[in-house]
Amino acid sequence: MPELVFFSGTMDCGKSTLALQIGHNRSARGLQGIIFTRDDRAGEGKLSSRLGLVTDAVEAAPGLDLYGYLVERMSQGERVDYVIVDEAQFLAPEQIDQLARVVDDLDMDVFAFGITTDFRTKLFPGSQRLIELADRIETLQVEAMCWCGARATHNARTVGGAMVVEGEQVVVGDVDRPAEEVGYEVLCRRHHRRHLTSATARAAAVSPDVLPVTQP
Ligand SMILES: Nc1ncnc2c1ncn2[C@@H]1O[C@H](COP(=O)(O)OP(=O)(O)O)[C@@H](O)[C@H]1O
Ligand SMILES: Cc1cn([C@H]2C[C@H](O)[C@@H](COP(=O)(O)O)O2)c(=O)[nH]c1=O
Repeated sequence: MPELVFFSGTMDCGKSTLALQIGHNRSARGLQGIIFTRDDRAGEGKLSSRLGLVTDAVEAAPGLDLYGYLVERMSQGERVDYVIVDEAQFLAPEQIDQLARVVDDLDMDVFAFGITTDFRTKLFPGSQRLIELADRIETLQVEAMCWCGARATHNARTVGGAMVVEGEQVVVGDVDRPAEEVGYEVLCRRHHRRHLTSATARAAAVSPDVLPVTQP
């Protein structure tokens, strides 16, 4: 039975890499897929992994009917066996409904990849709809790690290395950005709750306030 599968995890846990691997393995067996993405860091119509691989994709722009798009391509004689969607958190809920219809009415697997929650720990609307509709939700096996060594479960947005909790839900960006830029860092829940990034933890460790008092 074809399935709608949601592969989820924090930023930087290997989702795009897995998306590329699934596409590669299927095309090596003669299957033909369509890859959708939205707002990839590498630019419009690209699916990129931090391991350096990048492939062309269809930009799932707001308002694009994904079901209609596939039907159109198939009615032009193209064979489509499966669908991959990266950065699925950015899709509108209606577009996720269209993906479910692709599985049910066009009988093909849809593999969606994305982060579940934003920098304020709130679900992205696209991810919420995927959790509601997916046949299966898979958590990625390569765990990203918090600076403390615990498993990272949350995404923090940083400015100058410090965690921020105000701002637009969508700001395309990356981990390991220079300190002065808006960036992201994955944290365990404990340190996300305390707004303690690696930079602020380091600063606190060398702050005179927390240095042991030396006897004169
Ligand atoms: N230089 C490197 N050597 C080995 N693995 C790397 C390197 N750089 C990144 N990675 C791996 O790639 C992962 C990020 O992959 P990516 O598919 O871009 O993540 P996501 O799409 O989940 O944000 C990292 O968690 C790490 O496991
Ligand atoms: C937490 C969070 C992330 N984003 C953006 C930042 C990146 O462009 C993508 C995630 O990509 P990845 O391949 O999973 O690293 O999402 C955002 O816009 N808002 C957020 O709150």
